[in-house]
Amino acid sequence: MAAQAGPLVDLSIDNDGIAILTMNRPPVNSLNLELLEEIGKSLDEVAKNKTKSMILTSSSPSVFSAGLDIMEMYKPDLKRAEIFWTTLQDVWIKLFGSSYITAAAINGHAPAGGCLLSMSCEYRVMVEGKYTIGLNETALGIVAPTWFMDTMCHTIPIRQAEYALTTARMFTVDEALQVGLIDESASDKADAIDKCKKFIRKFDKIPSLARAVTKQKIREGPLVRLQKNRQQDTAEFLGFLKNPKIQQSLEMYIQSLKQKAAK
Ligand SMILES: CCCCC/C=C\C/C=C\C/C=C/C(=O)SCCNC(=O)CCNC(=O)[C@H](O)C(C)(C)COP(=O)(O)OP(=O)(O)OC[C@H]1O[C@@H](n2cnc3c(N)ncnc32)[C@H](O)[C@@H]1OP(=O)(O)O
Repeated sequence: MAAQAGPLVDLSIDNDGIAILTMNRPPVNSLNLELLEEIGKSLDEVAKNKTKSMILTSSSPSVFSAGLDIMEMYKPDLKRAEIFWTTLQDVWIKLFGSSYITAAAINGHAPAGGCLLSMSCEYRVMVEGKYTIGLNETALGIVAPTWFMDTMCHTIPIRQAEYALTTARMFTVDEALQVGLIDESASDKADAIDKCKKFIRKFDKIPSLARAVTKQKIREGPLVRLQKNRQQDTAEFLGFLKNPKIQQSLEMYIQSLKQKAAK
């Protein structure tokens, strides 16, 4: 992978007071420990500055996020893997449980952890093209953690979520729109951001405390479930990394990605 040029995230506030958080880890915004730490810090900053809303997007022209960095899971240093996992849990708790308004401008592919980040927002607009979105963990021989599944069940009907999770379904933009995995499609990134802003403006006349408490109450179940089971969730992740069969599946998957990239 190429050396990182520039900061891993960019956080800016536009003229309307909306925070734009842009992931910037070329080539595919795979979520390694350092990127997750930077996303977490940015979410803290948005919360601390009492910014009314945030749009999550990517600097890549074709990938929102490729999900978790597989190299964090392949033959890992277990201490780092533990910090990696708890940082991912923190990011999800901060984003899914945020009081401010959140929207994702999905300007490219969003598999697995990329799909999770977008589903943790309240509204999703995806750029039209040959991009796909979904939780594909079972195709890698791994099981999406319960809170990934909970987030999907919070987004699309449970029957559709079960079918998508068990079959590792990657949805095209049209399919995602039909099932409600995304709310709107857009012609390009600027259009996606405009549509996210239009969603955010719907709350101009809604008292912000009532909105925030309602959001947090409706999201309470999945949040409490992870908060109560954090240690067990981390232990399961570490146990999974120690399993030779899983390591073998990951090795094969990395090879297939590298072969595809070399073509
Ligand atoms: C019962 C209890 C069980 C408990 C289990 C506990 C936990 C489960 C664990 C975790 C859940 C996992 C979640 C995840 O997010 S796993 C990651 C899944 N992601 C993917 O499968 C996506 C893979 N990538 C792609 O499909 C494509 O790259 C893309 C995103 C569609 C983009 O395609 P594009 O053609 O633009 O790029 P390339 O494919 O050429 O890739 C360029 C370059 O990046 C490398 N790369 C791609 N994705 C990743 C990744 N996720 N991690 C690390 N590296 C990645 C790719 O290999 C290329 O590298 P190269 O060096 O060859 O340039």
